[in-house]
Amino acid sequence: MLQCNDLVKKYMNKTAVDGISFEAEKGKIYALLGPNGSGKTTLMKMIAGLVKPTSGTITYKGNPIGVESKKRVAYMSTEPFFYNYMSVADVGKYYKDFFEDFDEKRYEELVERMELGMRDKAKTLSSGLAAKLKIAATLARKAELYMLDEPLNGIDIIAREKIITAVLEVAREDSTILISSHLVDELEKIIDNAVFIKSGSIVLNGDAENLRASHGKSIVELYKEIYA
Ligand SMILES: Nc1ncnc2c1ncn2[C@@H]1O[C@H](COP(=O)(O)OP(=O)(O)OP(=O)(O)O)[C@@H](O)[C@H]1O
Repeated sequence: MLQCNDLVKKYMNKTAVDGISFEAEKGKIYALLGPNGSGKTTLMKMIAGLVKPTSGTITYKGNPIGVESKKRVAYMSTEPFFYNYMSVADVGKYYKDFFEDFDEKRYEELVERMELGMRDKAKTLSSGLAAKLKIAATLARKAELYMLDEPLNGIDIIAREKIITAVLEVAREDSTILISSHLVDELEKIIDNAVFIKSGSIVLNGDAENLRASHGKSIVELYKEIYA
């Protein structure tokens, strides 16, 4: 479904992504794991078509990423992407205008589940609630590929469970999900594949179950070993 070949991204003299090749299959959940600055966000932004690779190729369903793939890929960045004056309802309208695959009904359900109010103003939301709003808007799209950059950051444990449940529901619809996070223990339960990134390169990548069996360690233990 998604294929990245020898991707490189250089910013001036900094190499953020250094030769990443990676494939994602339909219906699976992938964790992009790595410490701060390892290149996870840059990789996602290149797949989303927001950052141009210095070299290498990305294909989505056999075609280079572009207008068509952008319609099918829902990317949630770490940066806030709503205007302060917007209410939660306005965010839904804004998304509906932008994305053909935005499902209003699903947005309403997610908003309720995330304990947000349609009339709440974006600027009055706590950072945790604002993070939940981003999740609701992103998952309300009926996309084929979701890329969630640090969706659990700054969110309390109860809300994290809610987000994880919502992600699993989306995954059940045969969507592909890429999640970057430092909160490996939270992700361990739900991921199919783990991709460990270090200094812009993949150092370990595989089916989570196979990795656990072949290394005799949990994904959390592998994370500690790789990045210690
Ligand atoms: N626009 C930019 N200009 C210059 N350097 C950048 C830019 N964006 C990212 N970098 C650098 O590229 C490297 C990879 O950054 P990136 O944000 O992709 O990492 P990350 O794994 O997502 O980190 P984090 O977990 O902190 O979000 C870092 O050293 C970062 O400083």
